Amino acid sequence: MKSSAATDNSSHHVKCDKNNINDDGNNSFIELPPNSRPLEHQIAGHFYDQSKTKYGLLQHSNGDVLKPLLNPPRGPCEEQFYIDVFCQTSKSKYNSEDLINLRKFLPHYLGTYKCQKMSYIILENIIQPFKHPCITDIKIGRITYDKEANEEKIHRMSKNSVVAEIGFQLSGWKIYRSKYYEYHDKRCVRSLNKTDILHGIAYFYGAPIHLRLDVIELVINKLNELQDYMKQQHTFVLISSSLMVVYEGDDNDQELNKSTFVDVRLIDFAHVFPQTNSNQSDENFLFGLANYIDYMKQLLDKNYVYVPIDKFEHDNKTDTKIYSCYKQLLT
Ligand SMILES: Nc1ncnc2c1ncn2[C@@H]1O[C@H](COP(=O)(O)OP(=O)(O)OP(=O)(O)O)[C@@H](O)[C@H]1O
Ligand SMILES: O=P(O)(O)O[C@@H]1[C@H](O)[C@H](O)[C@@H](OP(=O)(O)O)[C@H](OP(=O)(O)O)[C@H]1O
Repeated sequence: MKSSAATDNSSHHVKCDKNNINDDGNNSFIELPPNSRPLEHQIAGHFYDQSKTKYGLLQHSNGDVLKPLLNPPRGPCEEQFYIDVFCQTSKSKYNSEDLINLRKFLPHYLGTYKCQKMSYIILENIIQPFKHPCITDIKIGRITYDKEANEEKIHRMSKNSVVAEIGFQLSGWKIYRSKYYEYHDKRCVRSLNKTDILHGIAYFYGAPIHLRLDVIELVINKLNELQDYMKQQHTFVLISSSLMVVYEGDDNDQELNKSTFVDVRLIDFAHVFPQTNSNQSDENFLFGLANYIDYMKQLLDKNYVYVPIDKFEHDNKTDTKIYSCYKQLLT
């Protein structure tokens, strides 16, 4: 296991004590653990000091991601799934070969870290190897609530008819554009209709300036591998998990090795459940994944023409954070 927050002097590596999970939703400032700061280039999810609980993803000074273990059953479910995949305990309810084969699609789990009242899972930071990462988060599945969700949540999570039709939702992206980073959050990208989603995806892959067909091809290859894996595993279902796609935004960099300038991983395992029918794959996930791949393939078609999206052309406020869209100038 590589060096991590769990092994330096300012922290201690302990198994999560579920009684210590803090999700009291108060408004007080949450102290950061030593040598940590809010996660750089975070796209979606709980943001430090902004989410309801005030907890959010962090990064240790060595780069590792610290993800707070929020309210049970979600936090413990995610921690247990990472332990099942990376630590191979005999107690896992899932097929061990399937778990081992899943490893290459996930950020590495580096341990659990407890600081004050909070526990964090420590994860490999998948954007760390990139100089100018372009990052997107795509939540996969038509159904993104689990069997424990109440009526209100089911209603809220079923409102988006586009998701029901295509089985995935864009949760935002950050794009490197030489002099600045452009950020569009979920409020912005989820307002796209079914046609605009195609051009939205093109926008993430560099349109209108330079549609990165090389990147698109590599991402499709990686997604095909994930699809093959998910078709043959029949032990678990992933609800509300996301794909994180990262590519190097500076394509003038001669040192870049083609095979390492793209990364695709699965993240967010707060809702993983055993597959009830042992002969079935995770159809909810596979449907969304197949559609995202199809959208990407349309971009490779020589007849594809990018149609500008007004929202992206006009909505970008310069250097203003906590906005649907902003440009962050690089100095
Ligand atoms: N291993 C990682 N390396 C780098 N960035 C990461 C990693 N894991 C998560 N992120 C960033 O953090 C964001 C949120 O991650 P994640 O979905 O796990 O959080 P969450 O708070 O559980 O989200 P949600 O509220 O949707 O359940 C991602 O969109 C991504 O930008
Ligand atoms: O992506 P979105 O649209 O922001 O939707 C949220 C996302 O699915 C979170 O994973 C979920 O938290 P949990 O994983 O903790 O269920 C949250 O549920 P919540 O509103 O009940 O917190 C949803 O609102």
